[in-house]
Amino acid sequence: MPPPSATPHDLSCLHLRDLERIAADCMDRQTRDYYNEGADASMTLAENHTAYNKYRIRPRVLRDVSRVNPSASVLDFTASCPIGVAPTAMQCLAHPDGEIATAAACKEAGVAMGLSSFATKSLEDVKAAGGDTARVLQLYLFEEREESARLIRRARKAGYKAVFLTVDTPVLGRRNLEIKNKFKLPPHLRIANFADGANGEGKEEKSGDSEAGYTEGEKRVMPRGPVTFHSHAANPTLEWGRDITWLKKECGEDMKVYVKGVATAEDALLAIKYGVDGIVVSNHGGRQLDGALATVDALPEIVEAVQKKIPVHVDGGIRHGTDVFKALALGADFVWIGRPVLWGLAYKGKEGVDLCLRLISDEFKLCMALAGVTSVKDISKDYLVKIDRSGFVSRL
Ligand SMILES: Cc1cc2nc3c(=O)[nH]c(=O)nc-3n(C[C@H](O)[C@H](O)[C@H](O)COP(=O)(O)O)c2cc1C
Ligand SMILES: CCCCCCC(=O)C(=O)O
Repeated sequence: MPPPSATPHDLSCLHLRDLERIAADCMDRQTRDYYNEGADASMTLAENHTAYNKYRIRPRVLRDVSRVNPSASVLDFTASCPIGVAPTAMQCLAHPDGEIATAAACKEAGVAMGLSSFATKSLEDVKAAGGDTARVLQLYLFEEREESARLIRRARKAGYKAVFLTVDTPVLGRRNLEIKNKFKLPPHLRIANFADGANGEGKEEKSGDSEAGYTEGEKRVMPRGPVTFHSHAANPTLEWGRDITWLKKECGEDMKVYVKGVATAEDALLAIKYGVDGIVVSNHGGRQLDGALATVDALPEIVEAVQKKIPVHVDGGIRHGTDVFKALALGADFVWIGRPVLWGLAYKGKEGVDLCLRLISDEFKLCMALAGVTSVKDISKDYLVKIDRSGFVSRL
């Protein structure tokens, strides 16, 4: 791989913050608010990003960085960089091509993609567009267990390699703008991987329509509209023993089971005890429990508890290649980004996602070179210091 260039290509958009600003003008208010807001006072949303400022990089010099290799292994796949696209719901709100555009951009960039249960494109079509990079189906485990089982069967058949069970949504967080805007999925869109509810609002599916994915006669239980799907997804009954055991059995040998939304060492240890294959340290991008610890602050205790027994991923507030470097230096094996991809999609569909992925992966490569690291596996806490409120700098 040639040395990274310090000069990105689209001069109107040199940073993900530019992309955020440009994208804001490309979305209607309902979509912008739904994508960008956090829960309650958005304290955790803000801290997810600002917490990275507590860390600074200790660059090493004279190390021949003429060849930097940013590739990383994730879920038995060699990705072009240790940055994946986190599952985010309803991408067709941003652009008509929605998750298909995201998947196509991921395929081109060699970047792993997670698909939300609440995607607006079928998981089969997304897999076809994303190829090997479309590896993860995010799952909400519904009280109607057969509905989840059906989704898992489809994902296995389509070739997804992992399920990320979201565990930070036993109930829905309070999103004030969603409430204020009376957020609704517009009538031309549908939550594609569930057939429309018995309310009959959905389009009729032709037999063989890959968006359907259902056999004749299967019951349709996914209602339309955010209130109904939110309440459908929030499952307060979930618990470690019964539900993880059930999920592992459904996923069988073909698909790994990760839990997404772990924020403490105690739960990381339970994840290991119940045999999950990996965890994603996440607070749902600050959209659930406001006042929860920023994910980069939760990461060290989890890394310490896990002792490399299973992979530890992290998401939340990652907006620059240096954030990626810091998360890896703190012990994360892989990171995921959520909103920036939605901004790219809103800006220019696939091209916008291309831009988003290029910006952050170029920044990461540049950071590796300037820090004196040529391989992702060599990034360690030796490359970081922490600065406390009074400006005191300490080694980790
Ligand atoms: C608009 C939006 C929709 C989301 N939808 C889902 C979802 O369907 N399932 C899920 O597990 N997480 C969902 N998330 C959370 C993301 O997977 C991820 O944890 C979060 O966006 C990471 O934070 P970031 O946006 O600051 O990068 C969503 C986040 C956003 C912003
Ligand atoms: C019970 C949570 C449902 C949320 C669905 C989409 C999502 O994860 C998000 O908006 O955030």
